Amino acid sequence: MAQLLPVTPTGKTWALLWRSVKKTPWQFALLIMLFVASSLISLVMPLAVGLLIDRASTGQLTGFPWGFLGAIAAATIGGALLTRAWTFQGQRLGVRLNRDLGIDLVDASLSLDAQTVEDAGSGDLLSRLTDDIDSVRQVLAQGLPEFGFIVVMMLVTIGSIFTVNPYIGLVTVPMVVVMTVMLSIFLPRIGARIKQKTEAVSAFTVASTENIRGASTIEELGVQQARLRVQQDRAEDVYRIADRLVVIRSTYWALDGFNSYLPLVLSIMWGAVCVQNGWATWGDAATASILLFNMRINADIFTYWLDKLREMSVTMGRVFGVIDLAEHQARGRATRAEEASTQSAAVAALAEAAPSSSQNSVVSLRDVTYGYSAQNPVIRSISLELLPGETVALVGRSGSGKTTLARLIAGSLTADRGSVLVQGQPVGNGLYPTQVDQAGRPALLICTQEAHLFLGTVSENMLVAAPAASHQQQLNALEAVGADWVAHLPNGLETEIGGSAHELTRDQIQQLALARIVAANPHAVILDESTTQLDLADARESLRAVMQGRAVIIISHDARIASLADRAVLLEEGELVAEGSPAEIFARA
Ligand SMILES: Nc1ncnc2c1ncn2[C@@H]1O[C@H](COP(=O)(O)OP(=O)(O)OP(=O)(O)O)[C@@H](O)[C@H]1O
Repeated sequence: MAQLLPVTPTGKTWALLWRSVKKTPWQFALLIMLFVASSLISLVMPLAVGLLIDRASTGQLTGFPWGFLGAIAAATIGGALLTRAWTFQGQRLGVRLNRDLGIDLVDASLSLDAQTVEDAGSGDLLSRLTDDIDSVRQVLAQGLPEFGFIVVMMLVTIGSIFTVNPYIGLVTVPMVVVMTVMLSIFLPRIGARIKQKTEAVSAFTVASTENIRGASTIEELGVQQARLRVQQDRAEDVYRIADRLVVIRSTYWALDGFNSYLPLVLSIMWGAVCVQNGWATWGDAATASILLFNMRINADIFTYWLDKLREMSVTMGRVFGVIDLAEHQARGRATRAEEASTQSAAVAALAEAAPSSSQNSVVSLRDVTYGYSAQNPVIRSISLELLPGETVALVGRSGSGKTTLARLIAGSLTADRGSVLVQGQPVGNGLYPTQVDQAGRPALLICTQEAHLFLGTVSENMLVAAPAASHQQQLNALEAVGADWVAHLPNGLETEIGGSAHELTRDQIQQLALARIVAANPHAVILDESTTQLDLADARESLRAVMQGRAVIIISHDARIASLADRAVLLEEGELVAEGSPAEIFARA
Protein backbone atom coordinates (compact mmCIF):
# COMPACT_ATOMS: atom_id res chain seq x y z
CA MET A 1 0.00 0.00 0.00
CA ALA A 2 1.42 3.34 -0.99
CA GLN A 3 2.47 5.67 1.80
CA LEU A 4 0.67 9.01 1.31
CA LEU A 5 2.80 12.14 1.34
CA PRO A 6 2.52 14.40 4.41
CA VAL A 7 -0.05 17.18 4.86
CA THR A 8 0.95 20.45 6.55
CA PRO A 9 -1.40 21.43 9.42
CA THR A 10 -3.87 24.28 8.75
CA GLY A 11 -2.23 26.84 11.05
CA LYS A 12 1.18 26.41 9.45
CA THR A 13 -0.40 26.48 5.99
CA TRP A 14 -1.81 29.97 6.55
CA ALA A 15 1.51 31.11 8.03
CA LEU A 16 3.29 29.90 4.88
CA LEU A 17 0.75 31.64 2.64
CA TRP A 18 1.25 34.83 4.63
CA ARG A 19 5.01 34.51 4.06
CA SER A 20 4.27 34.50 0.34
CA VAL A 21 1.85 37.49 0.59
CA LYS A 22 4.55 39.50 2.36
CA LYS A 23 6.80 39.21 -0.66
CA THR A 24 4.78 41.99 -2.30
CA PRO A 25 3.72 44.16 0.68
CA TRP A 26 2.65 47.14 -1.46
CA GLN A 27 0.25 45.10 -3.55
CA PHE A 28 -1.28 43.80 -0.35
CA ALA A 29 -1.46 47.27 1.30
CA LEU A 30 -3.12 48.71 -1.82
CA LEU A 31 -5.69 45.92 -1.73
CA ILE A 32 -6.57 46.63 1.91
CA MET A 33 -6.90 50.36 1.15
CA LEU A 34 -9.25 49.57 -1.72
CA PHE A 35 -11.31 47.32 0.57
CA VAL A 36 -11.65 50.12 3.14
CA ALA A 37 -12.49 52.78 0.52
CA SER A 38 -15.07 50.51 -1.11
CA SER A 39 -16.67 49.69 2.28
CA LEU A 40 -16.81 53.36 3.28
CA ILE A 41 -18.40 54.46 0.03
CA SER A 42 -21.11 51.80 0.43
CA LEU A 43 -22.22 53.63 3.61
CA VAL A 44 -23.22 56.76 1.69
CA MET A 45 -26.61 55.50 0.48
CA PRO A 46 -27.93 54.18 3.86
CA LEU A 47 -26.70 57.32 5.65
CA ALA A 48 -28.27 59.61 3.04
CA VAL A 49 -31.60 57.77 3.28
CA GLY A 50 -31.57 58.04 7.09
CA LEU A 51 -30.80 61.74 6.93
CA LEU A 52 -33.53 62.27 4.34
CA ILE A 53 -36.11 60.51 6.52
CA ASP A 54 -35.07 62.60 9.55
CA ARG A 55 -35.29 65.84 7.55
CA ALA A 56 -38.68 64.87 6.12
CA SER A 57 -40.10 63.80 9.48
CA THR A 58 -38.97 67.02 11.18
CA GLY A 59 -40.23 69.24 8.29
CA GLN A 60 -36.71 70.40 7.34
CA LEU A 61 -36.92 69.09 3.82
CA THR A 62 -37.66 71.90 1.39
CA GLY A 63 -37.88 71.17 -2.33
CA PHE A 64 -36.68 68.10 -4.22
CA PRO A 65 -33.63 66.47 -2.53
CA TRP A 66 -31.28 66.78 -5.54
CA GLY A 67 -28.26 66.93 -3.26
CA PHE A 68 -29.06 63.57 -1.64
CA LEU A 69 -29.78 61.93 -4.97
CA GLY A 70 -26.57 63.34 -6.42
CA ALA A 71 -24.55 62.01 -3.50
CA ILE A 72 -26.17 58.55 -3.82
CA ALA A 73 -25.54 58.48 -7.61
CA ALA A 74 -21.90 59.55 -7.17
CA ALA A 75 -21.38 56.95 -4.43
CA THR A 76 -22.91 54.23 -6.63
CA ILE A 77 -20.58 55.04 -9.54
CA GLY A 78 -17.59 55.41 -7.20
CA GLY A 79 -18.50 52.09 -5.52
CA ALA A 80 -18.63 50.31 -8.88
CA LEU A 81 -15.21 51.68 -9.85
CA LEU A 82 -13.70 50.73 -6.50
CA THR A 83 -15.21 47.23 -6.72
CA ARG A 84 -13.59 46.81 -10.09
CA ALA A 85 -10.29 48.07 -8.69
CA TRP A 86 -10.18 45.70 -5.68
CA THR A 87 -11.43 42.76 -7.73
CA PHE A 88 -8.63 43.32 -10.24
CA GLN A 89 -5.99 43.90 -7.58
CA GLY A 90 -7.19 40.94 -5.50
CA GLN A 91 -7.25 38.54 -8.43
CA ARG A 92 -3.83 39.68 -9.52
CA LEU A 93 -2.46 38.98 -6.06
CA GLY A 94 -4.29 35.61 -5.93
CA VAL A 95 -2.96 34.55 -9.33
CA ARG A 96 0.55 35.58 -8.28
CA LEU A 97 0.29 33.55 -5.06
CA ASN A 98 -0.97 30.54 -7.00
CA ARG A 99 1.78 30.86 -9.59
CA ASP A 100 4.46 30.97 -6.85
CA LEU A 101 2.85 28.01 -5.13
CA GLY A 102 2.70 26.04 -8.40
CA ILE A 103 6.36 26.73 -9.19
CA ASP A 104 7.42 25.79 -5.64
CA LEU A 105 5.38 22.59 -5.87
CA VAL A 106 6.91 21.52 -9.18
CA ASP A 107 10.43 22.31 -7.89
CA ALA A 108 9.71 20.41 -4.69
CA SER A 109 8.28 17.35 -6.39
CA LEU A 110 11.32 17.15 -8.66
CA SER A 111 13.72 17.33 -5.73
CA LEU A 112 12.01 14.74 -3.50
CA ASP A 113 14.10 11.67 -2.73
CA ALA A 114 13.37 8.86 -5.21
CA GLN A 115 12.53 6.55 -2.31
CA THR A 116 9.84 8.97 -1.09
CA VAL A 117 8.28 9.17 -4.55
CA GLU A 118 8.34 5.38 -4.87
CA ASP A 119 6.81 4.90 -1.42
CA ALA A 120 4.12 7.48 -2.17
CA GLY A 121 3.15 5.99 -5.52
CA SER A 122 2.76 8.50 -8.30
CA GLY A 123 -1.03 8.95 -7.82
CA ASP A 124 -0.82 11.01 -4.64
CA LEU A 125 1.87 13.28 -6.05
CA LEU A 126 0.01 13.64 -9.35
CA SER A 127 -3.26 14.62 -7.69
CA ARG A 128 -1.39 17.29 -5.70
CA LEU A 129 0.29 18.61 -8.84
CA THR A 130 -2.96 18.77 -10.82
CA ASP A 131 -6.30 18.71 -8.92
CA ASP A 132 -5.06 20.31 -5.72
CA ILE A 133 -3.17 23.18 -7.26
CA ASP A 134 -6.13 23.87 -9.56
CA SER A 135 -8.70 24.02 -6.77
CA VAL A 136 -6.37 26.25 -4.74
CA ARG A 137 -6.10 28.55 -7.77
CA GLN A 138 -9.84 29.21 -7.91
CA VAL A 139 -10.12 30.07 -4.24
CA LEU A 140 -6.92 32.12 -4.12
CA ALA A 141 -7.84 34.22 -7.15
CA GLN A 142 -11.50 34.78 -6.34
CA GLY A 143 -12.24 33.62 -2.82
CA LEU A 144 -9.45 35.24 -0.89
CA PRO A 145 -10.09 38.80 -2.19
CA GLU A 146 -13.87 38.49 -1.78
CA PHE A 147 -13.49 37.08 1.69
CA GLY A 148 -11.04 39.82 2.65
CA PHE A 149 -13.41 42.49 1.34
CA ILE A 150 -16.41 41.03 3.18
CA VAL A 151 -14.48 40.94 6.47
CA VAL A 152 -13.48 44.61 6.10
CA MET A 153 -17.00 45.50 4.97
CA MET A 154 -18.64 43.76 7.94
CA LEU A 155 -16.32 45.46 10.41
CA VAL A 156 -16.95 48.87 8.82
CA THR A 157 -20.73 48.20 8.78
CA ILE A 158 -20.91 47.15 12.43
CA GLY A 159 -18.72 50.12 13.39
CA SER A 160 -20.91 52.54 11.44
CA ILE A 161 -24.18 51.23 12.96
CA PHE A 162 -22.70 51.85 16.42
CA THR A 163 -21.51 55.29 15.29
CA VAL A 164 -24.93 56.24 13.91
CA ASN A 165 -26.59 55.17 17.13
CA PRO A 166 -25.03 52.99 19.87
CA TYR A 167 -28.45 51.81 21.09
CA ILE A 168 -29.41 50.53 17.65
CA GLY A 169 -25.91 49.10 17.28
CA LEU A 170 -26.73 46.59 20.01
CA VAL A 171 -28.89 44.76 17.48
CA THR A 172 -25.73 43.37 15.77
CA VAL A 173 -24.60 41.61 18.95
CA PRO A 174 -26.94 38.53 18.75
CA MET A 175 -26.03 38.05 15.09
CA VAL A 176 -22.29 38.10 15.77
CA VAL A 177 -22.63 35.80 18.81
CA VAL A 178 -24.80 33.23 17.00
CA MET A 179 -22.48 33.31 13.98
CA THR A 180 -19.36 32.79 16.13
CA VAL A 181 -20.94 29.87 18.01
CA MET A 182 -22.11 28.25 14.79
CA LEU A 183 -18.76 28.62 13.11
CA SER A 184 -16.90 27.20 16.10
CA ILE A 185 -19.20 24.16 16.08
CA PHE A 186 -19.42 23.49 12.36
CA LEU A 187 -16.12 24.64 10.87
CA PRO A 188 -13.89 22.03 12.58
CA ARG A 189 -16.35 19.28 11.62
CA ILE A 190 -16.54 20.45 8.03
CA GLY A 191 -12.73 20.74 7.98
CA ALA A 192 -12.27 17.17 9.25
CA ARG A 193 -14.65 15.80 6.61
CA ILE A 194 -12.94 17.79 3.85
CA LYS A 195 -9.60 16.34 4.93
CA GLN A 196 -11.04 12.81 4.83
CA LYS A 197 -12.57 13.47 1.43
CA THR A 198 -9.31 14.80 -0.04
CA GLU A 199 -7.43 11.78 1.30
CA ALA A 200 -10.08 9.46 -0.13
CA VAL A 201 -9.82 11.17 -3.54
CA SER A 202 -6.07 10.77 -3.38
CA ALA A 203 -6.36 7.07 -2.48
CA PHE A 204 -8.72 6.67 -5.46
CA THR A 205 -6.16 8.37 -7.74
CA VAL A 206 -3.41 6.09 -6.39
CA ALA A 207 -5.54 2.97 -7.08
CA SER A 208 -6.42 4.22 -10.57
CA THR A 209 -2.81 5.04 -11.39
CA GLU A 210 -1.67 1.62 -10.18
CA ASN A 211 -4.33 -0.06 -12.31
CA ILE A 212 -3.33 1.94 -15.38
CA ARG A 213 0.40 1.37 -14.90
CA GLY A 214 0.01 -2.29 -14.11
CA ALA A 215 -2.59 -2.92 -16.84
CA SER A 216 -0.62 -5.62 -18.62
CA THR A 217 0.37 -7.38 -15.37
CA ILE A 218 -3.28 -7.29 -14.24
CA GLU A 219 -4.31 -8.85 -17.54
CA GLU A 220 -1.55 -11.46 -17.39
CA LEU A 221 -2.65 -12.49 -13.90
CA GLY A 222 -6.36 -12.36 -14.82
CA VAL A 223 -7.13 -10.16 -11.78
CA GLN A 224 -9.12 -7.47 -13.60
CA GLN A 225 -12.22 -7.98 -11.44
CA ALA A 226 -10.28 -7.82 -8.17
CA ARG A 227 -8.43 -4.67 -9.22
CA LEU A 228 -11.68 -3.11 -10.43
CA ARG A 229 -13.21 -3.82 -7.03
CA VAL A 230 -10.30 -2.02 -5.32
CA GLN A 231 -10.95 1.01 -7.50
CA GLN A 232 -14.71 0.83 -6.91
CA ASP A 233 -14.19 0.57 -3.13
CA ARG A 234 -12.04 3.69 -3.22
CA ALA A 235 -14.67 5.51 -5.30
CA GLU A 236 -17.38 4.50 -2.81
CA ASP A 237 -15.24 5.82 0.05
CA VAL A 238 -15.14 9.19 -1.73
CA TYR A 239 -18.93 9.29 -2.22
CA ARG A 240 -19.67 8.16 1.34
CA ILE A 241 -17.51 10.91 2.83
CA ALA A 242 -18.88 13.46 0.33
CA ASP A 243 -22.41 12.51 1.45
CA ARG A 244 -21.55 13.14 5.10
CA LEU A 245 -20.05 16.46 4.12
CA VAL A 246 -23.30 17.41 2.35
CA VAL A 247 -25.31 16.56 5.51
CA ILE A 248 -23.14 18.79 7.73
CA ARG A 249 -23.03 21.62 5.22
CA SER A 250 -26.79 21.63 4.58
CA THR A 251 -27.54 21.69 8.32
CA TYR A 252 -25.12 24.56 8.68
CA TRP A 253 -26.65 26.52 5.80
CA ALA A 254 -30.20 26.01 7.16
CA LEU A 255 -29.18 27.47 10.55
CA ASP A 256 -27.18 30.20 8.86
CA GLY A 257 -30.24 31.24 6.80
CA PHE A 258 -32.19 31.64 10.02
CA ASN A 259 -29.39 33.66 11.60
CA SER A 260 -29.06 35.97 8.62
CA TYR A 261 -32.72 37.11 8.85
CA LEU A 262 -32.63 37.47 12.62
CA PRO A 263 -30.87 40.86 12.82
CA LEU A 264 -33.10 42.38 10.13
CA VAL A 265 -36.27 41.45 12.02
CA LEU A 266 -34.68 42.52 15.30
CA SER A 267 -33.50 45.83 13.87
CA ILE A 268 -37.05 46.79 12.81
CA MET A 269 -38.50 45.82 16.19
CA TRP A 270 -35.61 47.21 18.25
CA GLY A 271 -35.53 50.35 16.07
CA ALA A 272 -39.19 51.04 16.88
CA VAL A 273 -38.50 50.55 20.62
CA CYS A 274 -35.53 52.97 20.44
CA VAL A 275 -37.59 55.60 18.57
CA GLN A 276 -40.50 55.32 21.01
CA ASN A 277 -38.15 55.78 23.95
CA GLY A 278 -36.39 58.70 22.30
CA TRP A 279 -33.04 56.84 22.02
CA ALA A 280 -32.97 57.13 18.21
CA THR A 281 -34.66 58.77 15.28
CA TRP A 282 -36.56 57.00 12.45
CA GLY A 283 -33.68 57.99 10.21
CA ASP A 284 -31.21 56.10 12.46
CA ALA A 285 -33.48 53.07 12.44
CA ALA A 286 -33.80 53.16 8.63
CA THR A 287 -30.02 53.53 8.16
CA ALA A 288 -29.36 50.59 10.51
CA SER A 289 -31.96 48.41 8.74
CA ILE A 290 -30.45 49.05 5.30
CA LEU A 291 -26.94 48.39 6.63
CA LEU A 292 -28.08 45.19 8.30
CA PHE A 293 -29.83 44.09 5.12
CA ASN A 294 -26.54 44.57 3.26
CA MET A 295 -24.76 42.77 6.03
CA ARG A 296 -27.13 39.80 5.76
CA ILE A 297 -26.10 39.37 2.13
CA ASN A 298 -22.45 39.82 3.05
CA ALA A 299 -22.74 37.32 5.89
CA ASP A 300 -23.91 34.68 3.39
CA ILE A 301 -20.95 35.38 1.12
CA PHE A 302 -18.67 35.42 4.20
CA THR A 303 -19.80 31.94 5.27
CA TYR A 304 -19.66 30.60 1.72
CA TRP A 305 -16.04 31.67 1.29
CA LEU A 306 -15.10 30.70 4.83
CA ASP A 307 -16.24 27.18 4.03
CA LYS A 308 -14.34 27.26 0.73
CA LEU A 309 -11.22 28.64 2.43
CA ARG A 310 -11.42 25.83 4.98
CA GLU A 311 -11.49 23.41 2.07
CA MET A 312 -8.65 25.26 0.41
CA SER A 313 -6.53 25.18 3.57
CA VAL A 314 -6.74 21.37 3.56
CA THR A 315 -5.84 21.23 -0.12
CA MET A 316 -3.11 23.81 0.40
CA GLY A 317 -1.83 21.71 3.32
CA ARG A 318 -1.32 18.89 0.81
CA VAL A 319 0.60 21.23 -1.51
CA PHE A 320 2.73 22.65 1.32
CA GLY A 321 3.20 19.09 2.63
CA VAL A 322 5.26 18.30 -0.48
CA ILE A 323 7.11 21.64 -0.38
CA ASP A 324 7.90 21.23 3.33
CA LEU A 325 9.09 17.67 2.87
CA ALA A 326 11.32 18.61 -0.09
CA GLU A 327 12.84 21.50 1.93
CA HIS A 328 13.41 19.18 4.86
CA GLN A 329 15.05 16.58 2.63
CA ALA A 330 17.19 19.23 0.91
CA ARG A 331 18.41 20.50 4.30
CA GLY A 332 19.22 16.90 5.28
CA ARG A 333 21.12 16.38 2.03
CA ALA A 334 23.10 19.59 2.52
CA THR A 335 24.08 18.56 6.05
CA ARG A 336 25.04 15.08 4.90
CA ALA A 337 27.00 16.46 1.94
CA GLU A 338 28.93 18.63 4.39
CA GLU A 339 29.55 15.64 6.66
CA ALA A 340 30.51 13.60 3.60
CA SER A 341 33.13 16.09 2.46
CA THR A 342 34.67 16.15 5.95
CA GLN A 343 34.52 12.36 6.01
CA SER A 344 36.08 11.96 2.56
CA ALA A 345 38.86 14.37 3.50
CA ALA A 346 39.56 12.15 6.51
CA VAL A 347 39.37 9.02 4.34
CA ALA A 348 41.78 10.59 1.83
CA ALA A 349 44.20 11.49 4.62
CA LEU A 350 44.06 7.92 5.98
CA ALA A 351 44.51 6.43 2.50
CA GLU A 352 47.55 8.57 1.92
CA ALA A 353 49.05 7.42 5.19
CA ALA A 354 48.34 3.74 4.44
CA PRO A 355 47.79 3.13 0.73
CA SER A 356 45.38 0.32 -0.10
CA SER A 357 43.54 -0.97 -3.12
CA SER A 358 40.37 0.94 -2.12
CA GLN A 359 42.23 4.23 -2.68
CA ASN A 360 41.91 3.76 -6.44
CA SER A 361 38.53 2.10 -6.42
CA VAL A 362 35.72 3.60 -8.45
CA VAL A 363 33.22 1.77 -6.24
CA SER A 364 34.09 0.71 -2.71
CA LEU A 365 31.67 -1.16 -0.42
CA ARG A 366 32.68 -1.81 3.17
CA ASP A 367 30.69 -4.19 5.34
CA VAL A 368 27.36 -3.10 3.82
CA THR A 369 24.13 -4.39 5.36
CA TYR A 370 20.64 -3.49 4.24
CA GLY A 371 17.07 -4.72 4.78
CA TYR A 372 13.73 -3.46 3.44
CA SER A 373 12.51 -4.20 6.97
CA ALA A 374 14.67 -4.04 10.09
CA GLN A 375 14.13 -7.73 10.95
CA ASN A 376 15.09 -9.10 7.56
CA PRO A 377 18.39 -7.96 6.04
CA VAL A 378 18.65 -8.88 2.34
CA ILE A 379 22.25 -7.64 2.00
CA ARG A 380 24.62 -8.88 4.69
CA SER A 381 28.07 -7.46 5.41
CA ILE A 382 29.18 -7.13 1.79
CA SER A 383 32.57 -5.66 0.92
CA LEU A 384 33.51 -5.15 -2.71
CA GLU A 385 35.97 -3.03 -4.71
CA LEU A 386 35.62 -2.07 -8.36
CA LEU A 387 38.75 -0.70 -10.02
CA PRO A 388 38.85 1.75 -12.96
CA GLY A 389 38.19 0.01 -16.28
CA GLU A 390 37.30 -3.26 -14.56
CA THR A 391 34.10 -5.23 -15.27
CA VAL A 392 32.59 -7.34 -12.51
CA ALA A 393 29.64 -9.69 -13.01
CA LEU A 394 27.23 -9.89 -10.08
CA VAL A 395 25.78 -13.40 -10.17
CA GLY A 396 23.19 -15.11 -8.02
CA ARG A 397 19.79 -16.74 -7.94
CA SER A 398 16.63 -14.72 -8.16
CA GLY A 399 16.08 -12.92 -4.85
CA SER A 400 19.74 -13.20 -3.76
CA GLY A 401 20.00 -9.38 -3.56
CA LYS A 402 21.69 -8.29 -6.81
CA THR A 403 19.27 -5.48 -7.66
CA THR A 404 19.20 -4.31 -4.04
CA LEU A 405 23.00 -4.09 -4.04
CA ALA A 406 22.89 -2.17 -7.32
CA ARG A 407 20.41 0.32 -5.86
CA LEU A 408 22.60 0.79 -2.80
CA ILE A 409 25.54 1.68 -5.06
CA ALA A 410 23.35 3.98 -7.15
CA GLY A 411 22.20 5.81 -4.02
CA SER A 412 18.49 5.07 -4.34
CA LEU A 413 18.72 2.97 -1.16
CA THR A 414 20.78 3.76 1.93
CA ALA A 415 22.83 1.12 3.74
CA ASP A 416 21.71 0.37 7.29
CA ARG A 417 25.34 -0.34 8.17
CA GLY A 418 28.69 0.05 6.44
CA SER A 419 29.80 2.51 3.79
CA VAL A 420 29.26 2.87 0.05
CA LEU A 421 31.73 5.14 -1.75
CA VAL A 422 31.73 5.99 -5.45
CA GLN A 423 34.81 7.87 -6.65
CA GLY A 424 35.61 8.37 -2.96
CA GLN A 425 32.29 10.10 -2.20
CA PRO A 426 29.65 8.54 0.09
CA VAL A 427 26.28 7.74 -1.50
CA GLY A 428 22.87 7.05 0.05
CA ASN A 429 20.81 9.22 2.37
CA GLY A 430 19.75 11.32 -0.61
CA LEU A 431 23.28 11.58 -2.05
CA TYR A 432 23.59 10.14 -5.55
CA PRO A 433 26.75 9.35 -7.52
CA THR A 434 25.35 11.09 -10.61
CA GLN A 435 27.16 14.43 -10.16
CA VAL A 436 29.52 15.29 -13.00
CA ASP A 437 33.23 16.08 -12.68
CA GLN A 438 35.07 18.95 -14.37
CA ALA A 439 35.17 17.03 -17.65
CA GLY A 440 31.34 16.68 -17.49
CA ARG A 441 31.48 12.93 -16.69
CA PRO A 442 29.06 11.55 -14.08
CA ALA A 443 30.63 9.29 -11.43
CA LEU A 444 28.16 6.43 -11.92
CA LEU A 445 24.94 5.72 -13.82
CA ILE A 446 22.63 2.74 -13.67
CA CYS A 447 20.75 1.16 -16.57
CA THR A 448 17.98 -1.28 -15.71
CA GLN A 449 15.73 -3.64 -17.60
CA GLU A 450 12.85 -1.18 -17.28
CA ALA A 451 14.43 1.72 -19.18
CA HIS A 452 12.06 4.67 -19.34
CA LEU A 453 11.67 6.79 -22.43
CA PHE A 454 10.38 10.34 -22.08
CA LEU A 455 7.83 11.82 -24.46
CA GLY A 456 9.82 13.77 -27.04
CA THR A 457 12.35 13.10 -29.76
CA VAL A 458 15.12 10.51 -29.83
CA SER A 459 17.58 13.35 -29.38
CA GLU A 460 15.74 14.75 -26.35
CA ASN A 461 15.89 11.28 -24.80
CA MET A 462 19.64 11.20 -25.36
CA LEU A 463 20.07 14.68 -23.90
CA VAL A 464 18.28 13.68 -20.69
CA ALA A 465 21.41 11.75 -19.69
CA ALA A 466 24.00 13.65 -21.74
CA PRO A 467 22.89 17.31 -21.92
CA ALA A 468 26.08 18.44 -23.62
CA ALA A 469 26.17 15.74 -26.32
CA SER A 470 26.35 17.17 -29.84
CA HIS A 471 24.27 15.81 -32.72
CA GLN A 472 27.27 13.81 -33.95
CA GLN A 473 28.12 12.47 -30.48
CA GLN A 474 24.54 11.25 -30.10
CA LEU A 475 24.72 9.49 -33.48
CA ASN A 476 28.09 7.95 -32.57
CA ALA A 477 26.72 6.63 -29.27
CA LEU A 478 23.67 5.14 -31.01
CA GLU A 479 25.86 3.57 -33.66
CA ALA A 480 28.22 2.14 -31.01
CA VAL A 481 25.39 0.15 -29.40
CA GLY A 482 24.14 -1.05 -32.79
CA ALA A 483 21.05 1.21 -32.98
CA ASP A 484 21.32 1.57 -36.76
CA TRP A 485 17.53 1.80 -37.02
CA VAL A 486 17.71 5.48 -35.96
CA ALA A 487 18.96 6.34 -39.45
CA HIS A 488 15.75 4.88 -40.91
CA LEU A 489 13.35 6.81 -38.65
CA PRO A 490 11.21 9.42 -40.47
CA ASN A 491 13.14 12.35 -38.93
CA GLY A 492 16.24 10.57 -37.66
CA LEU A 493 17.26 11.91 -34.25
CA GLU A 494 14.40 14.40 -34.33
CA THR A 495 11.69 11.71 -34.60
CA GLU A 496 9.08 11.96 -31.86
CA ILE A 497 8.81 8.74 -29.84
CA GLY A 498 6.59 7.43 -27.04
CA GLY A 499 2.89 8.04 -26.43
CA SER A 500 0.95 8.12 -29.68
CA ALA A 501 4.07 9.10 -31.68
CA HIS A 502 6.46 6.63 -33.35
CA GLU A 503 6.49 3.47 -31.24
CA LEU A 504 9.83 1.79 -30.57
CA THR A 505 10.17 -1.95 -30.05
CA ARG A 506 11.43 -3.25 -26.69
CA ASP A 507 14.90 -4.03 -28.04
CA GLN A 508 15.13 -0.53 -29.58
CA ILE A 509 14.20 0.99 -26.21
CA GLN A 510 17.01 -0.96 -24.54
CA GLN A 511 19.51 0.11 -27.18
CA LEU A 512 18.48 3.73 -26.77
CA ALA A 513 18.92 3.44 -22.99
CA LEU A 514 22.41 2.00 -23.49
CA ALA A 515 23.28 4.70 -26.04
CA ARG A 516 22.31 7.35 -23.46
CA ILE A 517 24.90 5.84 -21.12
CA VAL A 518 27.60 5.83 -23.80
CA ALA A 519 26.84 9.49 -24.62
CA ALA A 520 26.88 10.49 -20.92
CA ASN A 521 30.28 8.78 -20.57
CA PRO A 522 30.23 8.06 -16.80
CA HIS A 523 33.24 6.67 -14.91
CA ALA A 524 31.19 3.66 -13.82
CA VAL A 525 28.00 1.90 -14.90
CA ILE A 526 25.71 -0.69 -13.42
CA LEU A 527 23.91 -2.74 -16.06
CA ASP A 528 21.03 -4.56 -14.38
CA GLU A 529 19.63 -7.04 -16.91
CA SER A 530 19.80 -4.20 -19.39
CA THR A 531 20.16 -6.34 -22.53
CA THR A 532 17.39 -8.88 -21.95
CA GLN A 533 15.49 -7.85 -25.09
CA LEU A 534 18.51 -8.04 -27.40
CA ASP A 535 19.77 -11.11 -29.20
CA LEU A 536 23.19 -12.32 -28.06
CA ALA A 537 25.20 -10.69 -30.86
CA ASP A 538 23.51 -7.29 -30.39
CA ALA A 539 23.79 -7.56 -26.61
CA ARG A 540 27.52 -8.25 -26.77
CA GLU A 541 28.09 -5.43 -29.27
CA SER A 542 26.26 -2.87 -27.17
CA LEU A 543 27.85 -4.05 -23.92
CA ARG A 544 31.33 -3.74 -25.37
CA ALA A 545 30.54 -0.15 -26.32
CA VAL A 546 29.26 0.62 -22.83
CA MET A 547 32.20 -1.09 -21.13
CA GLN A 548 34.82 0.81 -23.05
CA GLY A 549 36.83 3.16 -20.82
CA ARG A 550 34.84 2.69 -17.63
CA ALA A 551 34.25 0.42 -14.63
CA VAL A 552 31.17 -1.77 -15.02
CA ILE A 553 29.02 -4.00 -12.87
CA ILE A 554 26.97 -6.44 -14.96
CA ILE A 555 23.98 -8.15 -13.44
CA SER A 556 22.76 -10.92 -15.70
CA HIS A 557 21.27 -14.38 -15.46
CA ASP A 558 22.87 -15.17 -18.82
CA ALA A 559 26.32 -16.78 -18.49
CA ARG A 560 27.16 -15.70 -22.06
CA ILE A 561 26.65 -12.05 -21.10
CA ALA A 562 28.41 -12.34 -17.74
CA SER A 563 31.39 -13.96 -19.44
CA LEU A 564 32.32 -10.52 -20.81
CA ALA A 565 33.38 -9.54 -17.27
CA ASP A 566 36.95 -9.68 -15.95
CA ARG A 567 35.77 -11.40 -12.77
CA ALA A 568 32.51 -12.45 -11.13
CA VAL A 569 31.18 -12.48 -7.57
CA LEU A 570 28.44 -14.77 -6.31
CA LEU A 571 25.64 -13.61 -4.05
CA GLU A 572 23.66 -16.06 -1.96
CA GLU A 573 20.89 -14.82 0.32
CA GLY A 574 22.47 -11.40 0.51
CA GLU A 575 25.99 -12.65 1.22
CA LEU A 576 28.99 -12.52 -1.07
CA VAL A 577 30.07 -16.15 -1.00
CA ALA A 578 32.55 -16.57 -3.86
CA GLU A 579 34.72 -14.71 -6.29
CA GLY A 580 36.47 -15.91 -9.45
CA SER A 581 36.30 -16.03 -13.21
CA PRO A 582 32.78 -15.77 -14.67
CA ALA A 583 32.98 -19.40 -15.84
CA GLU A 584 33.93 -20.67 -12.35
CA ILE A 585 31.25 -18.66 -10.64
CA PHE A 586 28.50 -19.69 -13.06
CA ALA A 587 29.52 -23.31 -12.53
CA ARG A 588 28.83 -22.81 -8.79
CA ALA A 589 25.66 -20.71 -9.13
N1 LIG B 1 10.90 -3.08 -2.55
C1 LIG B 1 11.07 -4.19 -1.83
N2 LIG B 1 10.45 -4.33 -0.64
C2 LIG B 1 10.62 -5.43 0.11
N3 LIG B 1 11.40 -6.46 -0.23
C3 LIG B 1 12.04 -6.38 -1.42
C4 LIG B 1 11.91 -5.25 -2.28
N4 LIG B 1 12.66 -5.46 -3.39
C5 LIG B 1 13.24 -6.67 -3.22
N5 LIG B 1 12.86 -7.22 -2.05
C6 LIG B 1 13.31 -8.50 -1.50
O1 LIG B 1 14.72 -8.42 -1.31
C7 LIG B 1 15.33 -9.65 -1.69
C8 LIG B 1 16.39 -9.37 -2.75
O2 LIG B 1 15.72 -8.92 -3.91
P1 LIG B 1 16.49 -8.42 -5.21
O3 LIG B 1 15.50 -7.92 -6.17
O4 LIG B 1 17.56 -7.51 -4.78
O5 LIG B 1 17.11 -9.79 -5.71
P2 LIG B 1 17.73 -10.10 -7.12
O6 LIG B 1 18.87 -11.01 -6.87
O7 LIG B 1 18.00 -8.85 -7.87
O8 LIG B 1 16.53 -10.88 -7.80
P3 LIG B 1 16.21 -10.97 -9.38
O9 LIG B 1 17.34 -11.68 -10.01
O10 LIG B 1 14.95 -11.77 -9.43
O11 LIG B 1 16.05 -9.58 -9.86
C9 LIG B 1 14.22 -10.58 -2.16
O12 LIG B 1 13.87 -11.40 -1.08
C10 LIG B 1 13.09 -9.63 -2.50
O13 LIG B 1 11.86 -10.28 -2.26
